[in-house]
Amino acid sequence: MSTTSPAALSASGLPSGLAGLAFAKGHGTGNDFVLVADPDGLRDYDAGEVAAVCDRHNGIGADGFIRAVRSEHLPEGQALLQTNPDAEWFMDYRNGDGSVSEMCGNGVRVFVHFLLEEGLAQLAEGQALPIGTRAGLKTVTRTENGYAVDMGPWEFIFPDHAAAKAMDTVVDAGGLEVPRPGLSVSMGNPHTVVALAELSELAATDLNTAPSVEPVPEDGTNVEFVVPAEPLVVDGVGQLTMRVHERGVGETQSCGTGACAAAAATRFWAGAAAPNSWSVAVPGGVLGIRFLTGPEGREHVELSGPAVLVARGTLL
Ligand SMILES: N[C@@H](CCC[C@H](N)C(=O)O)C(=O)O
Repeated sequence: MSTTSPAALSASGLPSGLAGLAFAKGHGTGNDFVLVADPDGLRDYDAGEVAAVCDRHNGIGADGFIRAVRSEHLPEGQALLQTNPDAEWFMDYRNGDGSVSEMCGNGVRVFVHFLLEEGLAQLAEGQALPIGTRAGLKTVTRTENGYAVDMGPWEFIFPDHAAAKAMDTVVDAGGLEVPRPGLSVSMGNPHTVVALAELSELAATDLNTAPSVEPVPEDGTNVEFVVPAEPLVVDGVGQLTMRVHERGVGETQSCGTGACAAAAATRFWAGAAAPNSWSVAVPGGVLGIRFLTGPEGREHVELSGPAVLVARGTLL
């Protein structure tokens, strides 16, 4: 006999502790989020609560859940404040299944938009706001059409694979005729990128179940399938089409960190002549990627794209 009692539910069927919770719903290129403001860090949400809210049939429905909390109220935020005293706000990010993720590139743009719309921060076009995340500080600049995020440096997860130019990671998914080589890249969160030759192969790839990846990075992985355009570069900009299976979610319409990883991997494969600017078409829109030199002299990735709020509400 079980000794744990099931969570009490309200009449809505959601955990009763969530009744009355004010939320907003937003998205960045179709990657959608439920956002809640908790400036004073009064209320954390457990995995069951997050999964219930993100459930597309019985909840609000979302790929991710974002809590806006002042950095001083989280241990990870307090650590960041030591070196970045201006990072007032922290993006506490959960995947739709309730698991914690280090970072979300679409999410951080929507997060800043949410802060502005809630009156929790001010940002004129061209100005930047430092945001704390579990993958470190991300600086978000308001642009004419949305937001540009300095995502920091990217890294190979298995540097020895990359050094040998060997494709030692093998990825398989339904719909692929044979398993494919992949390259695992960290954007603070883990990604494995697979290049396909044809858009028809991309369309035929079954992402209803998680692709198998071997070796799988220690913390699991998001998986991106990309088709480089032919010609690859148009007006100095590399062109990719991408679908993604997100860790802790499933297939989503877009993934910002995934688009960064996809551009980094394709640029690595393309060699010295590859451009620094990329356009990544995802089912939910188009994201822009640039490789720039960061203030400390390392290569950084900049992600740009829109951020939209579509609704506000209260859980019953
Ligand atoms: N959609 C996000 C990434 C969200 C986290 C991811 N599922 C993970 O577990 O790492 C993005 O836009 O970057």
